[in-house]
Amino acid sequence: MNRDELIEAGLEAVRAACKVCVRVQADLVNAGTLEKGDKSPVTVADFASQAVVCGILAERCPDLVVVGEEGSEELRTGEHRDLLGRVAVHAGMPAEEAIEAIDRGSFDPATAGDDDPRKDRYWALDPIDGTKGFLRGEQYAVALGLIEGGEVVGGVLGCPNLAVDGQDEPGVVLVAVKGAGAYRHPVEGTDHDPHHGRKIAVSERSVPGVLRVCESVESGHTKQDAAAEVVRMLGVTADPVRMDSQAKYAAVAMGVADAYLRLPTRPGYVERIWDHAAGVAVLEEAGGTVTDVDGRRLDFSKGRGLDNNRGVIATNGPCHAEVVAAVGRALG
Ligand SMILES: Nc1ncnc2c1ncn2[C@@H]1O[C@H](COP(=O)(O)OS(=O)(=O)O)[C@@H](OP(=O)(O)O)[C@H]1O
Ligand SMILES: [Mg+2]
Ligand SMILES: [Mg+2]
Ligand SMILES: [Mg+2]
Repeated sequence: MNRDELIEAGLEAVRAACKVCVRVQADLVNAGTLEKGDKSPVTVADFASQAVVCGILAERCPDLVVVGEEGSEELRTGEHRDLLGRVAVHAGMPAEEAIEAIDRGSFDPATAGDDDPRKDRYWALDPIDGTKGFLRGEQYAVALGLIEGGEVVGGVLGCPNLAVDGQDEPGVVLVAVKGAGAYRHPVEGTDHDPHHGRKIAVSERSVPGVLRVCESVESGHTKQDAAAEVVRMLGVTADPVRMDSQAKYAAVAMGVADAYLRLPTRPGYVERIWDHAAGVAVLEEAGGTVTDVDGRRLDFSKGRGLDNNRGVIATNGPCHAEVVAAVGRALG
């Protein structure tokens, strides 16, 4: 299968998973459990989303394996029968099938043998990125990246709660194939041709003082005080806008933000490839630039983690060098 065909399958899979997530999130709101900090409903959605994406990809492109965030270990123990049952209902498949689909996501390129052909091309999947945002009823993303020869060559980024100009209802799926641009599609829809959407592009802002910067809601995921210093150095008066998940990449890719800062909170934290692959694909094809805090390209060839990088800086491009320099000064 060529890249276009793979991304077409990916769009179908991410759309199906987004619909599952929307339903679970609506149930949470109705049940009033959102604020209780109860992680189990989120777990249901994470597992169901991974089962749906992996199930569709197994049918459409059986040769490709998936590097997914979730695994079925927890579901296979007897004490979680109830959880497994709910996952199966939401995924719309028998329990055994859901487990099998989820475990298609357990591939680890770093431990596969040198001559294992599955290492050449695989998916990176975050079935729900921004689980905390999902719990709060705010932003989250279903993120699927395509990696070939250790490089991101395409991606699908579903953001069911992201408001989009000119659209009455929130929700968008951004799609990119390397070299062919980035497009936005509605979450609903049956035409999965990646190029049939509306072309998206980053902003052209380069004057530092007017940059619109975004960052994680969770202070454990990014050094918010350092980011506040960065925007001050750039001459921006507003603090960074906080937003959960890879919806931040989407905001920069669609030109409604200019930079996304993810500054390491502690030495040694290794970013996961599924937290960035889809976002990087979409943003780069929309004209943007992504590096780590030291200005290095993200290295997706190391397995499940971005072992050679620390933090992430994603921008529209024109402001990148200036933002990287300010981050360097703020981190000391
Ligand atoms: N210490 C640390 N540093 C950086 N990143 C971390 C850290 N711990 C977790 N994670 C990952 O953050 C992912 C969520 O991304 P965001 O911070 O953008 O969203 S949110 O504010 O948590 O909603 C989140 O992805 P999900 O688990 O899919 O939600 C984690 O993989
Ligand atoms: Mg994530
Ligand atoms: Mg996740
Ligand atoms: Mg997680």
